[in-house]
Amino acid sequence: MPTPIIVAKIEILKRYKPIAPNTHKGIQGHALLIGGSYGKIGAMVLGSKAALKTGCGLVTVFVPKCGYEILQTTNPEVMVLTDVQEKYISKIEYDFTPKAIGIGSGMGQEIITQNALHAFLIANEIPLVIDADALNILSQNKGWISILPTKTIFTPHPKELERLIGKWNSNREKFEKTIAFSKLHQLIIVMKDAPTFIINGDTIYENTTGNAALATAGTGDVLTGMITSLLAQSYEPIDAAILGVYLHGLTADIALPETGYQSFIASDVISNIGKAYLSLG
Ligand SMILES: NC(=O)C1=CN([C@@H]2O[C@H](COP(=O)(O)OP(=O)(O)OC[C@H]3O[C@@H](n4cnc5c(N)ncnc54)[C@H](OP(=O)(O)O)[C@@H]3O)[C@@H](O)[C@H]2O)[C@@H](O)CC1
Ligand SMILES: Nc1ncnc2c1ncn2[C@@H]1O[C@H](COP(=O)(O)OP(=O)(O)O)[C@@H](O)[C@H]1O
Ligand SMILES: [Mg+2]
Repeated sequence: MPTPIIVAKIEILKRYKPIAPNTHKGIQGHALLIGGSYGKIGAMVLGSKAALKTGCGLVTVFVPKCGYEILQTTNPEVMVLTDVQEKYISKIEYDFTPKAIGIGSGMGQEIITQNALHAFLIANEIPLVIDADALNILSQNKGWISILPTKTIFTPHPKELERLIGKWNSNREKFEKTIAFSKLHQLIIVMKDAPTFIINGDTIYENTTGNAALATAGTGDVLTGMITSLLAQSYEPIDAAILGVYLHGLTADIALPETGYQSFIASDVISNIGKAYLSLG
């Protein structure tokens, strides 16, 4: 197994691009987040707010109709497009060209949603982050993985990873299988765990930020918004994954003295992204 590259501040500063004084929201990039279903619109509320707070200029969400008022009320900075269906996504349509797309958080796995994902993947050429139910749907339809743009970023937690690559009998086998999967499909795999590893073919990165405060609902949905935002800001996919995971963990390290482990929630990741950036200098 290759020795992991340790991702500490020095590795991040090689990749981090400070904001140009004369930038504008168009230059900062437009992220599209697709997902949500009845009862899980919160995943999109969290992801879209995280995307804005990570610095892209514009964020649009595509959600089932039941998400419209929720998003417009909770996140007035976010633009909202809705599916024709009330409770789940059935046909993904939008009339602009986003710089990056994140798909899957809270999306559910209805058959009609699976078909909508397939049609979307066939038509799409824009850099992608794939999370949660979009990963689960791909696990059940492995042939669709070959349609993805190269360097698409997958963000599985351990169970989602197992659904994709099958069971492993040792830590070593987990890495071997994930590396083989990454190479076969030319994907970047964010192996979310404690700590999180990022696999890019034979190269393994080990993140150094984060703590058990992150073991709470919605922190993965937030991470998807953050990485999609960085992709929309023209970071290379591997840099978006590395920087996104680092900043996400850093928010929990910064917040811990005030929140403790138990009271930290996904919204606290979002409210500490600013301090995480400031700590980069
Ligand atoms: N507010 C909202 O709208 C929210 C919406 N959400 C949305 O809900 C959808 C379902 O997502 P999900 O991850 O809860 O379900 P699923 O894929 O079945 O995984 C659970 C299984 O995985 C395992 N497991 C997980 N982590 C592990 C770890 N670190 N290490 C080891 N095992 C781990 C866990 O194990 P066990 O509990 O058995 O120990 C269990 O078996 C998805 O669309 C998501 O975006 C959520 O984000 C919540 C907030
Ligand atoms: N004990 C822990 N230490 C560090 N990070 C953790 C810990 N538990 C969870 N995390 C992080 O929290 C996030 C959880 O993601 P996920 O399971 O997809 O949550 P959700 O789907 O509820 O949003 C991942 O980034 C994971 O690495
Ligand atoms: Mg998740």
